[in-house]
Amino acid sequence: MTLDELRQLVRSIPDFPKPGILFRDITTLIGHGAGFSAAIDHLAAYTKEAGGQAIAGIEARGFIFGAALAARLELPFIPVRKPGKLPVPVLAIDYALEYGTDTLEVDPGAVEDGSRLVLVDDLIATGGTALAAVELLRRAGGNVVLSLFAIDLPALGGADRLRQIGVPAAALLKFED
Ligand SMILES: O=P(O)(O)OC[C@H]1O[C@H](OP(=O)(O)OP(=O)(O)O)[C@H](O)[C@@H]1O
Ligand SMILES: Nc1ncnc2[nH]cnc12
Repeated sequence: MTLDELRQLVRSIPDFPKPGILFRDITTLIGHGAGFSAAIDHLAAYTKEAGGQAIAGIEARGFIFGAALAARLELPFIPVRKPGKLPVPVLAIDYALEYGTDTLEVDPGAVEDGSRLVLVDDLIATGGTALAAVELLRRAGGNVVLSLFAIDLPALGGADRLRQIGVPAAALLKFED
C-alpha cells in the first residue's frame, strides 16, 4: 500500500471537536487491515533505522500505533498516560492542546535509564502533547531518539518544535491545510 493510498484512508471532519478545527480521523485508517499494517511497516522501518530500544505511546490514539509497533518489533511498550490511571507513584506534566489543556503521566519504573526511546502518537499538531511527553520521558531517564506520527499538520509547527529540542520527527502523512 502506497503512502498516497494510506492518505485516502484518513477521514477529515470539519468543526470537530470545536468550530474551526478540521479533525483528521484515523478511525477509517485503522479500520482497514492492510492499511493499518502498512502504516506499522513504515513506522517499524524508521524505528529500526534509529536503533530504538523501546516504544513510548501517548494515550489514547498513540497507544493504537505505538502498541502495534512495539509488538511488531518485539520491543517493550511504555504507556504515557492521561492523569489518574496508573496505580503507582508517577511523574506528571501539564501541557496545552490545540483545543484545551491536559496532563500526562508515566511510571518512572517503566523507563530503563538511558534507553533509546521512540515516541509514537497518531498525530502532531501544535506539538504540545509530544513536547510534554519528551520532557516527561527525559525526566524518567529515557533518551528520546525519534518521534513518529501517522499524521503531521506542519502548519501548526509541532514537528519543528520537537526538532528544536533535539528530537527528530517523522510522519507518514502530511496535511498542509
Ligand atoms: O500536537 P498537539 O497540538 O498537542 O495535538 C496532538 C494530540 O491531540 C490528540 O490527542 P487528544 O488529546 O485529542 O487525545 P486522544 O488521543 O485521547 O483522543 C492527538 O492524538 C495528539 O495526542
Ligand atoms: N486537527 C486534528 N485532528 C485530529 N486530532 C487532532 N489533535 C489535535 N489536532 C487534531
